Formats: sequence, structure tokens, C-alpha cells
Amino acid sequence: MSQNQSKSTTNKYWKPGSTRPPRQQSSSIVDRQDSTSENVDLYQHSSMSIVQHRRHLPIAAYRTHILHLLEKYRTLIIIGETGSGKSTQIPQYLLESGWTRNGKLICMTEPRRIATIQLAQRIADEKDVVLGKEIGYRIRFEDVYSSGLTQILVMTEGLLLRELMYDPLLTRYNVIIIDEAHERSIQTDLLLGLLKKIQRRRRDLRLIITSATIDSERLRAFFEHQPTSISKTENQSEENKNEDEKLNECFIMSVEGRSYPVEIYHTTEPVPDYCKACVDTCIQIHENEKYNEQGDILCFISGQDDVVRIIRDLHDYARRLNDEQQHLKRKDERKKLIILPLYASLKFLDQMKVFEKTPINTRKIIVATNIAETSLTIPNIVYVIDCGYVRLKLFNPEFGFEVLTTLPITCSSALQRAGRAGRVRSGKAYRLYPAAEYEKMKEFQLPEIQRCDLALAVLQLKALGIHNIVRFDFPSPPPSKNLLQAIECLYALRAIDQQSHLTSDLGMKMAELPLHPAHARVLILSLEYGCTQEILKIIASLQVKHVFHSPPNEKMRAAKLHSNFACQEGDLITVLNVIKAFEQQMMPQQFCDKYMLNLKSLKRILEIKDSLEKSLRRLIAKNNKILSSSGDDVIPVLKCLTDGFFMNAAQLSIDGYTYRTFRGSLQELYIHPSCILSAILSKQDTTQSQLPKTILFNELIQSSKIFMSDITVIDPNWLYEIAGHYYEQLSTRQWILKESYDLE
Ligand SMILES: Nc1ncnc2c1ncn2[C@@H]1O[C@H](COP(=O)(O)OP(=O)(O)OP(=O)(O)O)[C@@H](O)[C@H]1O
Repeated sequence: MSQNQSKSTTNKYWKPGSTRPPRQQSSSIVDRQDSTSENVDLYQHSSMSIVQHRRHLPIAAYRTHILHLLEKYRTLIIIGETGSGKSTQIPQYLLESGWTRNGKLICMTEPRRIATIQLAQRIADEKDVVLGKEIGYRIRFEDVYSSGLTQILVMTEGLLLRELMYDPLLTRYNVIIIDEAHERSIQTDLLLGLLKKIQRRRRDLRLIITSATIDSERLRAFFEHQPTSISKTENQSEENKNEDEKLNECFIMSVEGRSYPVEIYHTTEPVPDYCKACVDTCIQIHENEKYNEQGDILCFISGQDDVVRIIRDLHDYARRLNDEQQHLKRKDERKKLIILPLYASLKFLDQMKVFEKTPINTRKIIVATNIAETSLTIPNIVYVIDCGYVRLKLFNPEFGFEVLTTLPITCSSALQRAGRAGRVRSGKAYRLYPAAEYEKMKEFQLPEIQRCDLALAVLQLKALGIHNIVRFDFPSPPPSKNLLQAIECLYALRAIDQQSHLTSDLGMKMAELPLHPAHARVLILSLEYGCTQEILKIIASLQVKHVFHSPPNEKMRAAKLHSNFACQEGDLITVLNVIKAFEQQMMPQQFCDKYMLNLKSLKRILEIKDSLEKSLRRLIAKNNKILSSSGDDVIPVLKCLTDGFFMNAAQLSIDGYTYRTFRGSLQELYIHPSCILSAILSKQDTTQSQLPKTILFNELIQSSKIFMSDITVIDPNWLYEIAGHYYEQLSTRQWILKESYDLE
């Protein structure tokens, strides 16, 4: 370790029992807040058999109680510490006690694909059966279960919602377990509302909601408020009807205890740059904590770009470390590092790499967004580093848009993050914020349904036959302004008609595609514009992003290389150029290195493009439509994008550098510095007045200002030509919708 490097990574930690360091010493000195055990044997490994392991989990003591309560209550809310055994054990208890005897299944939902597979695999391992037989899973584009044999089916929330489209009463299940309900994603809330509705028709259906950190009283109030008139399933016996009617509504039970202790440490001062603090802390752990016992590190960071930055810095460190260890003759004396990213748009196989066994003499560092926050057990994780921030979308109804914003996390998130350690052995959580900040944190995040764009949720409810969305029983009702905006958006996109019914030509098809309604519309309309091949690539790229690699110390070089693909039409067409060139490459890695492109993102884009293409082909199977290409003609592509993104149009203000939307908001918008347009304009040394007059954006990002990203330059006349109905009839439409929904 060179002198210089040592200096950059000499954070001191306040160890239990030692003298507290003076506060002013360093902003990244860490302060131990609490511990669940005083004399923690950090390297206590479990050599228990799976049977012993199951018996030792805190939830095991509650097995009989849970089964007893499920006989008496239709909804159970089970609160237990992270790692206490809720996800892996509850479905097994139900299976063992005969809840699948009548041939029906136990369903368990997870918010994410990665947790779905891991959980199903773990339950199968514990039961010593092959995954896909008694225990199966379902994620988008992947069904691993056997009809007639599978008894426990783990699936993503999104897939259970889709199942409701063809089995509205979910008749193949006896029990549905909504795991990690505290995440309160829009899909969790839609499911909770729909399951409450189903329970009115199916008195026999049991619902279990589990979490370590959830506002359980609020949920109980929601499930206890059941209407008195109850219709029964037709083929229920008289005896069963009576039994079912005697059932109570909802019960909250707590599971005390956790698997292994986790010591929590806080910085004594706020850290000025959490990416740097995270890298320093990783290095410090790697150099100071017992090495032979391994002990991997999981870092929580707010967004994908920060993950990429930290990974790069850690790779630099790993290279230096490697050079310094060259003198060690025996290779097994060298300390190696494996550094892995984990974020939602990462290729799925790359996500699963985090579960691979860490080789001997190696430490694994995983740098993740909040995708890893709940449910996951990454077996060797001993150290968690929590930056204290999360990147979330917040909908602003006044302004009419969703803005991506970085916010402090909540206490619930902090507990979940720390809870990724202490699962198979005791652990430590390093929080890169002072204990006082933790005290100030909100307990729970606002449910997504109250803070996000609801267009997709409303479209999904409509597709499920829920006509009057305003009357739908949401666990936390969304603000009526947000609902009105969503209805307006769907009307403008022609997904619903004036009576607010799903349109048969477009709306029904849009609901079938796993995309935001505007993206789904663009994809379907591309068939008319004759540019489906181009639009498939563009829409796929919008789900992944980060195609261009631009490290801070090589920005100039990167910009020069990227300019090979740049075009005046903006980011989406530029990315299209990259994807087209990438597809032609025999040696993709070399191509990406040469032009500083992100190989993983490009591969993932092609993967998503293929699956979207399959979905689209299924939709148009009857019409014999061809998925055509517009070749080098970019105009059909631009017009098609305008036809879906017209609500996101902005015009240049008189000042010549800020933009405003056409919707009458005074909010100033700026072109994001990462946009290709910024690079082209600065290269040409243009004056501000040469900024394009009219643009479409895909996303808004809040930092010092509100920035528009993923920009496309369009002809303003197209807006009136293509979306005249939206811009000319705004007031009339609002009146019609206001009437039909009786909204404030
Ligand atoms: N894939 C795995 N490999 C090794 N051990 C595992 C795995 N999955 C679970 N475990 C063990 O089972 C325990 C219980 O895990 P489980 O996921 O059921 O807990 P939980 O209460 O649902 O936690 P959380 O609320 O964090 O999801 C873990 O603490 C860990 O010891």
C-alpha cells in the first residue's frame, strides 16, 4: 500500500470499548449507535444442517401460533425482524400443515425478480426438492413450475396482477402471501386493494402480509373495514360457508428475535461526498477487518451512475493492490477483490453473479441500489455500508410531471439495509450519516401510489375491469389531482375514450405491454409509421440507459469518441445509431472499449428489444402486420416519438436557454449536461440562441435545477398535426373528465 493511497483511506472507526475520537477529526469517523449483542463473535459460522437451521430461526417458535391464527383470521399481518425466517418458513409451514391438500396452491409475491428466484431456490433447497416441481416461480418471460405438481409458487407482484386478468378471483390459490409489503410499490397497493375485493367474494381465501418494517395498524384498519354484504363462491358447501363466515378479519402478530446480531455504526459528521466515503470505507474494511474469514461487503448507493463511479474507483484500488502484492510469491497469500454492481437495469445473469460463492482468499464487494434492500440473503455478507440516500420518482401534480429526485432514506430503509448483514453470521452496518440524522428520518416512505405518475396503474386497473378508479378501495388513496392527471394522460394517449373505457384498438393492447403507456403507444403506433425496428431499439434503450461511459477524468476523450454517433436529432436517435453499429460488431467488447460504450447496457438493450418484439408479435398475430424498418429515414421515427411523447414537449423560452412545457407551467427546465445536444452545442461553440426551439424529453431529473434528459428535437408543427387534440382541446377535455369523475 503506497503512502498516498493509505492517506486517502485512513478513516478511523470508533470501536466498541475504545475511546471515542474527537468529533472534528474526520467527517467519516464512525460512531457505534447500538448493538444487539455486546460480545459479538463476528465470525461465528453456521455449521448447522438445514433442519437444525430451520428450527433455530426465530419464527420457528411461532409456527403453531401462525397456523392457529390462520384458522381464525382471513388476513394475518406478520411483523418480524429481517432474517427471522418470514419469507422462507411461512410457505413451508402452510404446506406442511395441509393448506394445499385440496389441490390449490400457496402463492407468495416478491417486489423483484431477483428475490423471487432466490427465495424459490432457497425453499426448494430447504425442502430438498428440484426447483420447478413442488416449489416453482414465475417472473416475466420465465415460468419455472409444473401444473398439478407445484404447491408453492413464488412470483413477482406484477405477474400476480397479470394473472388477475384471466382469473379475477385467483381461484387456484388457497393462501396468498404478500412479502416485503413495506415497499408499498404501486403494484403492492393495487394487489392489496384487489385482494380485499376478492376476499369479499372468496371467504375461503387467506391473505398473509409480511414485513420487518410496516405501518401495520394502518393496514389492519384497511382490512378490517369489510362491507357486511358478502357474496359466496358458488360451489362452497353450506358447512364451509358457516365456517368461513365465522372468521375474523385481520390480526397483527409480531415475531421477536433475529438470526444473528448486527452492530450499527454512524459517522460522527455528515460526509461531504458519499461515493468517496463509500470507497474509503470499503478499503478500510478490506484492510483492517479479519481477512481469512472473508466476509463480503454490500454497499447501498442511491443510483446507477453512482454505482458505476464507485465500481470504477474500487477497480482502480484493486489494480493497485494487485501490483503491490506481486512480490508475494505464493498466490494464495495475495488478497483479491471481486467487485460487482447490482442495479435494476443490469442484465439478469449479471445480477445473479452476486450469489456466486466467493473464492478463497478473496473478498467480494457488491455495490447496489435499493434493489438489494429487501428480501435478499447474500450468504457471505458481513459488512453493509449505507449511504443514507435513495433515488425516487416524485410526481408533482401542479407541474404535471414526475421528477427523479435523490432523497434521504427512511428509518424503515435503514433497518432493511442493515438487515442484509447478520443473516448467516453476525455482521456490521456502517451508516455514512450521523446518528442524529437517523433520528430525524421519516419512519416510512410515502407509498409509491401517493407520489408517482399513476397512468400505468390506472391502465392496469381498467384492464382488470375496474371502471371507476376514484371509488377503488386503495390502502392509501392517491391524491385526486394525481388520478385526474393519469386519466387525462390515458385519454390523450387514446387508451381510454370519453366514457373512460379502455379503447379496443389501442388501450387493450397498451395494457398488454409491460411499459409506461406513452412508451407502449409509441411501440404500437410504430407499425403505422413503418419504423418498428427502430422504435423497438429506442424503447428498449429507455428501460436501460447508461450506454455511454464517461468517467470524470476522461470526459473530453469520451465526448470526442461519442460524437462519432451524435446527431442533431438528439439523444434517442444518437443511441439508435450506437445500437445499430453495435449489432454489426463481431467483437463487441473491442467496439465498446474503442468508443467508451457500456457493453453490459448494450447487451441488455438487445435482450429487452427481443422480448418486446415477442410481446408485440403476440399482439398483432391476427393482423399479419410486418415489423418494418424506416432504414435511414429518420422522419417517421421522430414523428412516431412525437405521437407518444407529445405531453413531454417543451419550447425554448425567450431567454434563449431555458425551456417550458406547452402545458402552461412556468417551471423552468434545462437540458441535462449528459445530453448529446449539450455536447454538440458546446463543440460547435454555438451561442445559446441556437438551441433547438422544440424538443421532447423522456425524463426530468431534479438536482440544482430541473433537467430534461433523453431529448429529441422535433418540428413544432408536428405537435399540432399529430397531437392537436391534446393541445387544442385541453380545457374541454378537463371539463368532460371532471364531470364524469366528479373530482374536486
Ligand atoms: N439463500 C440463502 N442462503 C443461505 N441462507 C439463507 C438463504 N436464504 C435464507 N437464508 C437463511 O434463512 C434466514 C431467514 O431468511 P428469510 O428470508 O426467511 O428471512 P426474512 O424474515 O424473510 O427476512 P427479510 O425480512 O429480510 O426478508 C436468513 O437469515 C438466513 O440465515
